[in-house]
Amino acid sequence: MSQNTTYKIAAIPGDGIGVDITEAAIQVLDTIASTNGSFKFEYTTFDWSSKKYLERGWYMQDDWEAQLKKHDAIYFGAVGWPDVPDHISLWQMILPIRQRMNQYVNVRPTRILKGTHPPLAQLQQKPSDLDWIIVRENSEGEYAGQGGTTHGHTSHATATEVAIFTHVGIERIMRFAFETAKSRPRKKLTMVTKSNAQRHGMVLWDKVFYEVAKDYEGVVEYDKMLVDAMTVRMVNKPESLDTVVATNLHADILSDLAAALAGSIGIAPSSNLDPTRSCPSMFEPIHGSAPDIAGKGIANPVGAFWSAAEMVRWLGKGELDKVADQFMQAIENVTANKETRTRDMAGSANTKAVTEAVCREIEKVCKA
Ligand SMILES: NC(=O)c1ccc[n+]([C@@H]2O[C@H](COP(=O)([O-])OP(=O)(O)OC[C@H]3O[C@@H](n4cnc5c(N)ncnc54)[C@H](O)[C@@H]3O)[C@@H](O)[C@H]2O)c1
Ligand SMILES: O=C(O)C[C@@H](O)C(=O)O
Ligand SMILES: [K+]
Ligand SMILES: [Mn+2]
Repeated sequence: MSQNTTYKIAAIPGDGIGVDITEAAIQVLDTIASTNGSFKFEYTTFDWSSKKYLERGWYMQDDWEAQLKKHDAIYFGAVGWPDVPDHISLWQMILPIRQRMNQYVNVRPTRILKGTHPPLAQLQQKPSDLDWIIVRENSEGEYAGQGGTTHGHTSHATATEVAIFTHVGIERIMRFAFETAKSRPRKKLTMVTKSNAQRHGMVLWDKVFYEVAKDYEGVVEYDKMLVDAMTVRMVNKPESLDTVVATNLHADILSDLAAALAGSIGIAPSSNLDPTRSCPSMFEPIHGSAPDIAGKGIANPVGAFWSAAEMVRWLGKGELDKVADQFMQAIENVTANKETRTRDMAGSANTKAVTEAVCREIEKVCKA
């Protein structure tokens, strides 16, 4: 990496606490860049939101793809607001971005950060028992968008929601998951399915998994779980899991459960990746716009910061791993201290105080 590399970031704060946490993420990203000195960020902020949609009738301009492609990465807050049906907001912003930017992988790590209080006694005793990466299929499956409604206004209303599974789509996510498992110390992958009740798409899902597994025989240990039993295993035997691969919907649900087991939905990060790097990848906390706490300045920015750290790692292509690790260290130094935790983590600090504490820690950690 040359000195003074500039990374162009498309910032999309969106709705509710998405706005607060994006602002906080930009503040810490700028702090890490100026402290390090070898790179900087240049942002284009897009005012795409539900509020603007109600005023203008659109979420994103017609040329949104071209606009986003001018950037090295996308930083996203959250979309969705009670005034707009959730399927409209999701399908006019986040889902088209994931699909059209070829972000077919969504990586959702979970571990118990220092000082946090997981609800399970086992994890309170031994936090290291939960250290997972959920690899979410991010382009098809239950989120393919196929289906329709007829006779909508009658008692004969009929609606279909068709899940689409393609060999190509399954194979690429399975390969990514095996590579992720292989890169981790335990080299262990659990595939989640529902091929007992769903006898077509999920059966293909399993078949392709076992085909890809042949290339990792003796390298990655792997097993299969039905999704219902998986929820039980996550709670009762968290230490038995490491890397997990699941469909778009299953992984959406399991990652919220994982976040809760790790102490709060406000901590959990995600990376929507185009592994081919032909389009910008997108980084966002897994939580939504949280209308119940929006505008109060109390949202936990930790999931947003962790996502930002993963963005630094991705942009650096191996050359900023140390910086991303320092960023994570700074975040954990802050979660370790009750004074600088938000309410969802049994503290009383607000978003601003946590953000400033992380900036101070970044300066300390990077200069140490
Ligand atoms: N990727 C996204 O943009 C995304 C993700 C999830 C939900 N949504 C949308 O967000 C809206 C609200 O959805 P929801 O209520 O189901 O989920 P949510 O994640 O917004 O909120 C669920 C609960 O968790 C709390 N919470 C979430 N993030 C928090 C944080 N950072 N700090 C402290 N508390 C936090 C909220 O206050 C709420 O009680 C809906 O419109 C939904 O469609 C968008
Ligand atoms: O269903 C989705 O993908 C939206 C949201 O719940 C998420 O997890 O990003
Ligand atoms: K989000
Ligand atoms: Mn979700």
